[in-house]
Amino acid sequence: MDKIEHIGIAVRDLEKSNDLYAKLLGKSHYKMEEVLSEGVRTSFFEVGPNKIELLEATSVESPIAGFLDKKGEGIHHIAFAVDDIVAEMKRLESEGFKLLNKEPKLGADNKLVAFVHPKTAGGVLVELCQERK
Ligand SMILES: CC[C@@H](C(=O)O)C(=O)SCCNC(=O)CCNC(=O)[C@H](O)C(C)(C)COP(=O)(O)OP(=O)(O)OC[C@H]1O[C@@H](n2cnc3c(N)ncnc32)[C@H](O)[C@@H]1OP(=O)(O)O
Ligand SMILES: [Co+2]
Repeated sequence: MDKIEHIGIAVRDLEKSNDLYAKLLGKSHYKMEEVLSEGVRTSFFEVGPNKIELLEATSVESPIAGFLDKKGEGIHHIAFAVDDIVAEMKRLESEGFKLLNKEPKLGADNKLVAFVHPKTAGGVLVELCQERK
């Protein structure tokens, strides 16, 4: 795995959180995007070589809605940049990690993504992210 690509943070109200994180980081978000397949609206902030991804649920079935209900707002996942997501998924599976999707899926920011179950990754939901070629 390469660098941390982004840290995903679950929020209840994206506009309010955009204002909060703009004050915290001293800069505005640079883009917003809806990802229908995940039931989320996102916004992105650049922090050096990494990003903060704010995530608001757009449906009750969204993983973010379930997380907010159980845990409230806060860090939801850590995403690592990888060069070859399929190879990395195979490697992690062979190491005993449980992948939450069989194949990479389309995420935000023109990336292919896959998730590792937090129960097999020390209580942390891990996302793999590959730039689409
Ligand atoms: C914007 C697109 C994309 C990107 O491009 O960056 C994204 O980031 S999308 C982000 C949202 N999508 C996802 O999170 C997809 C993967 N997530 C899932 O499949 C599910 O959320 C889950 C991780 C399998 C959990 O779902 P489920 O089993 O239905 O929920 P439970 O509440 O029953 O949780 C079971 C168990 O796991 C613990 N848990 C749940 N979420 C997290 C988390 N984010 N971090 C750490 N632990 C988590 C939860 O507490 C339960 O534990 P116990 O209570 O001890 O059983
Ligand atoms: Co993410």
